[in-house]
Amino acid sequence: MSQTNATPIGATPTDTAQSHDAILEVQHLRKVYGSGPTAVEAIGNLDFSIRPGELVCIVGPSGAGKTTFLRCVSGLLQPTSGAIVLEGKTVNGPPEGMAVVLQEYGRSLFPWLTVQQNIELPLLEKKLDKATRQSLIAESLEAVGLGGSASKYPWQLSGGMQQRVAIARAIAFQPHVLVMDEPFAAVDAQTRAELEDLVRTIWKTMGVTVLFVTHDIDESVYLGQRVIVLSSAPTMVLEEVIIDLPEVRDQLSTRALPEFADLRTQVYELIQRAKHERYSPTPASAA
Ligand SMILES: Nc1ncnc2c1ncn2[C@@H]1O[C@H](COP(=O)(O)OP(=O)(O)OP(=O)(O)O)[C@@H](O)[C@H]1O
Repeated sequence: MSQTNATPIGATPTDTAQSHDAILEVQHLRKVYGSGPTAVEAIGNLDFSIRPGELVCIVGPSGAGKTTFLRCVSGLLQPTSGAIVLEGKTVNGPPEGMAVVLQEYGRSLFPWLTVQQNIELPLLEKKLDKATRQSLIAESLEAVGLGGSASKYPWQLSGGMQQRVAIARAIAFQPHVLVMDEPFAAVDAQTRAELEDLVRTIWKTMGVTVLFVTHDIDESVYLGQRVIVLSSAPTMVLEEVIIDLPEVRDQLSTRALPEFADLRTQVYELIQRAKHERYSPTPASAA
């Protein structure tokens, strides 16, 4: 186990990113649901940042507050205190420079629209001309390996293909930050491996910043440049692990590396610690 990869937040490259060239800053984020004695403090104090072009994975125990955090990041939920800052602007609603891919592709694609129409929908809001929209749709479908599926309906496609459409829709939007919320939790293992490789390919070819939330420890190590491990709710950053695996990754050879096993063990142990350790957050009623 390589302990040198585990670096408590506050004394890491993240610190530099926060003060210099962060694209996404999570600044002392706190979220309390409700008030009084029944209040639930989901996020205690989240504080980290992401540099442009990074691929960062977030893992944490069940109920850690990942969904709450992503709802704040995507502007769907107002934090109790603290802020999300994207490209220097505080997020107060769905930000222009961000696209989100959710786990439930079945609910995120409109079944009465074709693949092409599903991808086009967010582009209409951007007021792009038809030729630009058509070329973005064609390029994004090619990028996810669905070049011939533009006129199909989502229900004519497998689950993995539907998730590819959701990814195509996200990248056609040309986001600066791509947020993925457990996007492969509902697909089979083989499809999941293919989609993981697709994410890395898109990340490398498009240069987009990716924030990838997952329950899957192996997935976080395989995909990320660093893995941020969250504590149990009320969430804070427990630790972050730098993934210093070779840039070119392969499902067989990368996962067979001893370094991969070390990193997986390290993240696993952190999550076990997160489940069993108690933190002393601010009382929710003080919100
Ligand atoms: N709308 C809400 N009202 C009150 N409490 C909530 C609400 N949404 C979430 N919570 C609570 O906030 C905490 C964090 O929940 P959240 O769903 O964000 O965690 P999660 O990490 O996404 O969970 P999982 O890994 O199981 O999907 C939990 O204690 C949950 O019960």
